Amino acid sequence: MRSPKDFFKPLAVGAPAPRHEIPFRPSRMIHFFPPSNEKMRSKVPDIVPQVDVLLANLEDGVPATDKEAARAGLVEVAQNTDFGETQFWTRVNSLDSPWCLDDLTAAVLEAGEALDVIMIPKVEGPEDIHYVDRLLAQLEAKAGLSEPLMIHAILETARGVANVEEICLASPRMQGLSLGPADLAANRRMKTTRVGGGHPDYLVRQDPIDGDIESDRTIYQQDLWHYTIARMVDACGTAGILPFYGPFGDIADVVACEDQFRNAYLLGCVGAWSLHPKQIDIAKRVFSPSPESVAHARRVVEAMGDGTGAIMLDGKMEDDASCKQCQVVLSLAKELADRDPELAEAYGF
Ligand SMILES: CC(=O)SCCNC(=O)CCNC(=O)[C@H](O)C(C)(C)COP(=O)(O)OP(=O)(O)OC[C@H]1O[C@@H](n2cnc3c(N)ncnc32)[C@H](O)[C@@H]1OP(=O)(O)O
Ligand SMILES: CC(=O)C(=O)O
Ligand SMILES: [Mg+2]
Repeated sequence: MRSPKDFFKPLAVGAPAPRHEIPFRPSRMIHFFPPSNEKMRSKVPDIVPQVDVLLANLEDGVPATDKEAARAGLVEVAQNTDFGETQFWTRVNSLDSPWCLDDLTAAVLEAGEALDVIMIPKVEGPEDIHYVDRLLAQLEAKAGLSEPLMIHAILETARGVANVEEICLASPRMQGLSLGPADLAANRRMKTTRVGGGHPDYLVRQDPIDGDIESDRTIYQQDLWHYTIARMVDACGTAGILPFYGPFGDIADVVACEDQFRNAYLLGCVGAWSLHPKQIDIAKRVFSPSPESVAHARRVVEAMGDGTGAIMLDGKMEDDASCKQCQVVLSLAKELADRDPELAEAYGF
């Protein structure tokens, strides 16, 4: 383990100094597109203003035969797009794949000026982050970058979940984590056969009515991902980095997608992935506090004065702790409103 004194030193001569804080930028949706697909690439200028994060995906979802084309597409988009306030990320192939080294090299040397974050899939432990950390420093020095690239890891193996705290604390480059429900399900040998969301057979059933097990008992579908998301949120909070829900594969089921995203929002996630244009507005809506919750938070904070003590408001006890929750909602609302005039108006800022 590195000495805490060395933690913020660059890992290569000439590399930029690591950041001490993750800069706040709206990140309500990470919008995936396959940069090997010319039609999708041509849509980039239209999509950029609609999303908080645009991600050029090189990994799963891109056929093996298109890996080089995807890498070239990433570079083309990086070099020819005006991203404005929108972040630009890429997901490289996994560290054990034949493509990862070339992906990272091209990403930093040819797209590094435009990129904010590099997403690393199938991270198993801090050793994976240490490898990427040093390699990025060497490449940044070679490219002459003035800002360090950040790392976002996907939590999608059982070992990764077991090591989640160490992964989050492995480098000052760590920006956040996403839940990878599809690979995680496969790695854990779950029997779900879908990309995220619930499963009708994962349930609890009401007790027998009048002792009759054949009676018409209500069933309650349970959340397969609660444990992992909650653990990921705590690990990210400990390290001062950002948790995200990942993909929701049932594109047609916009209702269940919204439910899944909202559960993640309420548990502490800052955003989710959008795989299809239909999911962009869902994420924007869910991960922006509602005007009602902002109005309520403002009332509580104003009524609480210096934020200490206990008061009654509308029949409910409010105190230091509920005030802090309201401050979380208010500060997110303010940060989003600073960048979105429609939200600013809806919130009355
Ligand atoms: C488990 C994981 O790792 S998840 C991450 C990996 N998977 C991905 O990244 C998938 C990303 N999404 C996609 O590739 C596509 O959305 C698909 C393949 C799922 C569906 O694509 P299509 O069959 O074209 O969907 P559909 O016909 O509904 O698309 C409607 C329009 O939206 C466009 N579109 C679809 N997805 C996207 C996208 N992600 N970004 C931009 N535009 C898109 C289509 O090109 C189409 O445009 P058109 O009306 O001009 O023809
Ligand atoms: C997100 C992702 O990569 C997965 O679910 O496998
Ligand atoms: Mg995956």
